[in-house]
Amino acid sequence: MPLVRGEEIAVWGDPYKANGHFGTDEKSTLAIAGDFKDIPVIDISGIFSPDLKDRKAVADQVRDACVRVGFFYAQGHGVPQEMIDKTFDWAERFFEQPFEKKMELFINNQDNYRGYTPMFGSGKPDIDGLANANEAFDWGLDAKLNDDPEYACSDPYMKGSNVWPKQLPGFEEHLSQYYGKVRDLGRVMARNVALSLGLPEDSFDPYLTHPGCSAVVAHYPPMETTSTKLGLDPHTDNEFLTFLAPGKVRALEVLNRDGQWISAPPIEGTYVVNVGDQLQRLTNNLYISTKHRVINHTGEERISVPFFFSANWECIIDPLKQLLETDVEIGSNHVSAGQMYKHTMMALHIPGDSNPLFQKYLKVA
Ligand SMILES: O=C(O)CCC(=O)C(=O)O
Ligand SMILES: [Fe+2]
Repeated sequence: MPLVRGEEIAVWGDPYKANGHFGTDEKSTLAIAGDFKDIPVIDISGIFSPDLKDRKAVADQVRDACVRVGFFYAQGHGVPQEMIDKTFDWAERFFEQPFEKKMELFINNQDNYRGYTPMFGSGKPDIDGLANANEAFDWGLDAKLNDDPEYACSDPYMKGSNVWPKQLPGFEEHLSQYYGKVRDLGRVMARNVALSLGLPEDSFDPYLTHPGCSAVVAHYPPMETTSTKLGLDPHTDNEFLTFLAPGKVRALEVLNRDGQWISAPPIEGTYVVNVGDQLQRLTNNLYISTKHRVINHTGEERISVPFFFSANWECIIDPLKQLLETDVEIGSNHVSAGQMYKHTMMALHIPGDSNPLFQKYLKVA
């Protein structure tokens, strides 16, 4: 059954517990999970090599990062810097628009959660009723961005198209190109992840024929250092892997097992890559989907561009049998990638429905 608005849903920031397996409360049983004080930097250029030895050399580092940290910086990713820079330029141009213009694309009016999230309009509200200190624009898989001729974009949870600002010609074209490029990278990286797990490199290919990826350009204004307001609440990402272009301003922090928030400042020319809940679950908690948050105390405006690389929406995200040592009971409440995504987005965007600041922009169905 498709989820309906208003249905009892998870609270953003809490892991989605529909089958009791997602999120950070159920950590890997490995003693080293969360044992880090800094985030490893990996030159991933070997993933593109025809030589297995090169691919394996990357995979060994990827495995260590994924079991211990859940995050790594990826150098040598192959996405042209110029393309990334242009994405940031478009983001700035989008956010410069008047509020009313941006609200024409209000994300809470789209059943598939595409479009504009206003400042303080997502996350868990503080006592002042305001939530995350960021504004964002979301886009992702739809019929136009689908590259699988066999797929009809018919997921029951995630139907619909992207919404684009018509007054910014070139925006859709560039963001669509960027989407295709990072999706390609995701597919190659997923092969390396399979190798890192000791599996045939094409093990995830059937999960990724029409991956339900989404991407975001986000604006995090600086907060007073005396303010406790977060840019983004602590959370884990929902998908398989996240490829974050972090921009130039330090604000991302990652939680280690000692409860310390470890800063993940931008490193030029790298993506911050992290394990999402899907990959944690597929690996039966061997790879960890680590909690992180955004807090901008730098005094500078910040743009960041996360790309959420997801399995096909209809895929049921259960542990891979090849990774289970014995016939482990994996529960009976199996959820699909599309269902997880819709659930997460509904929970994240509750303030857009409930805060009087935004309610007048809601279109009554
Ligand atoms: O902007 C960042 O540094 C991270 C954003 C993030 O964690 C997210 O959008 O899920
Ligand atoms: Fe995140």
